Parts: sequence; C-alpha cells; structure tokens
Amino acid sequence: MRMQSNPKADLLLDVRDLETHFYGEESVTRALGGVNFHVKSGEMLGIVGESGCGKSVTALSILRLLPKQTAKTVGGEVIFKGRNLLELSERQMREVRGNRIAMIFQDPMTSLSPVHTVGRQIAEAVQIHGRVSRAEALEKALEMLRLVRIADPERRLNNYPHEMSGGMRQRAMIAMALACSPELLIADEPTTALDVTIQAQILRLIVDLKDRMGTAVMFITHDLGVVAETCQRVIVMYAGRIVEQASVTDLFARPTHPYTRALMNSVPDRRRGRQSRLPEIPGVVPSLREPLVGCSFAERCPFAIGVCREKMPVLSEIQPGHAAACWRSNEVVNL
Ligand SMILES: Nc1ncnc2c1ncn2[C@@H]1O[C@H](COP(=O)(O)OP(=O)(O)OP(=O)(O)O)[C@@H](O)[C@H]1O
Repeated sequence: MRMQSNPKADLLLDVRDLETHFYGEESVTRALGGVNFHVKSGEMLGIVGESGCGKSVTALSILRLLPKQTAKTVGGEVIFKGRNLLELSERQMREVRGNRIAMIFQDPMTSLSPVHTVGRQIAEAVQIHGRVSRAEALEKALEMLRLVRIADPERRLNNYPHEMSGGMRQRAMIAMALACSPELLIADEPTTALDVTIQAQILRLIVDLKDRMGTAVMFITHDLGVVAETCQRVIVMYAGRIVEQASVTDLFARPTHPYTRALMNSVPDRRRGRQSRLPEIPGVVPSLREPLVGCSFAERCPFAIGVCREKMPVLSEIQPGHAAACWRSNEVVNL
C-alpha cells in the first residue's frame, strides 16, 4: 500500500493568519490581511508579487523587526519549531535572530557596518552563536569567506566593506548570515541591485549553500523567472494576502489565480538586468487604507464577475498542495 505523504512533514515555520498594520497620522494601512503559509526544513520557498504587496512586511513581521512606533502585528501566529515567535520576550527573540533565523537584504550595508572589518563582523556573529575564542571565531570567519567563494579570503578578512565590490559585499553579508548555521534564511530581494552576471552567481551560491548546509530559504523576489530556477514551492502575494500557493512545477503548469497569470505574462527580460521590474499589469492596486470588500484583484481582473466584487474569496485547495483564492479558479485553471 502506498503511504500518503504528509504535506506538513518537516515543518519548520508555520505562519497563521498573520495581520500587520501601519499607523499613520490619519489612517491605518492594513499591510498584511491574514497571511497563511509554511516552510519545511531545507526547502526553498519563493514569495513573489508586485511592489507593495507585503513581501517585506511578512519577513519583518516574522522576525519582529518592524518599526515599533508605527507598526504592529495585530493578529496571528508565527510558529517556529513549535514556539510562537510573537509571544517570545525580546531577549528570546534576539537569540532566534542570532542563531536560528537569519536575514539578508538587497543592500548589504543594511547588515554590514562600515566601520569594522568584514572579518571582525563575521567573527562577532560566530561568537554570538556559541562560546568560542576570538581566534576560533576568526578562523570560522575565514572558513565562511571561503565558503561564499570570495577570492583571496585571508586578505578580504581585513577589508572594510567599502573596499569590496557590490557582489563581494553581498557574499560577505551571506557569510555573516550563515555563520551561525541558521535553520532558516530569509532573503529579501538579495540580487535585485546587482548586474545580471553577478546576480546569477549569487543565486547559484545561495542554492548551493542551502543544499550543503540544509538551510531552508524564504526567497522574496518580484521575479518569477528566478523562482522557477531556484525554488521548490512558491506563494504569490497581492495586496497583503496570499492569492496562490503551489509547487513551482504546478504553478507554472497550471497557474490559477488571474493575478498569477498576469504576472506570468509580464515575466521580465533578464537580459535587461536591474531595470527588469515587472511591466505594469493594467489597473491599480487597491488602497490598503480602506477595508477591502470582495476580491482585491477584482478591479484589474479580466475574469471578474458580480460575486468577486462582493465577497472576498479564501485560499482553497484545487489539488493537493495547490491553492488559490479565486471564485472562478475551477474555470480559470482550465483556460
Ligand atoms: N515603514 C512603513 N510605514 C508605512 N507603511 C509601510 C511601511 N513599510 C511598508 N509599508 C506598507 O506596507 C505595504 C507592504 O509593503 P512591503 O514593503 O511589504 O511590500 P513589498 O511587497 O516588499 O514591496 P517591494 O517589492 O517594493 O519591496 C505597502 O502598502 C507599504 O506602503
């Protein structure tokens, strides 16, 4: 008899109904309106969607790195290895960020300090992780620079970030993030600012390190082409919600949400490199300052009918592991 595979086996992160608001002087922006997804150990999950759909806010909400004065996660749970991160103390959360979940950004200077050598910064990350001597930490820093394939690592250990190229700084940031052997790496558009050749090298490096170290990766990007090349599963976000989730194979074989289909029709030309933002999908994203009635994509959707403007569709499974939030998913998937 064939065993049924458990879709949540090896569950590392389980995000449930995550809701985050930003508070302005006169209005509230509902940046995340109830986001549900999971990440399994060792997998690479892509998060895609246009600018402003909530990709970065999702990452920052998980790590509790939102600006305290203006933002608040008002609902949901972030279960990481059985513990709800939203209920941990600041001290426990620092331990999670230092040891278990690391994040890398588009701009490496978000993580690297300009006033210390790269070697010292990576060594400090190692020392936060475990009780090792300074010499051992520096040795580990050197090993990390070798691992991320920085040429002449002994010399680079003593470089300040400004003495390195953009691609090299990106590698140094990755070395620092992985120095503590995290179980999850959140990568927020880590290659967007780089030129195409370096972009491809850094992507290959992330995939290679993930495979070697067994780190799960949440890979945030606006580029579906990158997801196709690197990820196993993908979630598509629109206006602060997930509109589709699937394995990469299923998403490309049977794109179901009309927004996903529109994104696929506008896959950027990789040869244009950093200019390759997604071409516009006609229409505008709804304001997140007003409560949404109906489907958030209805005004831009060629398939919208009456119900789409009246009731918000929930994410529903079309086949195992593939879900979409669309009233017409059964028809659209067969088009
Ligand atoms: N610091 C902030 N203050 C107020 N609103 C914010 C802030 N950061 C994000 N937002 C709002 O939250 C929503 C989601 O933003 P987010 O940065 O997550 O989008 P994104 O999908 O990551 O976009 P991009 O691809 O441009 O990075 C947007 O409406 C944005 O305007």
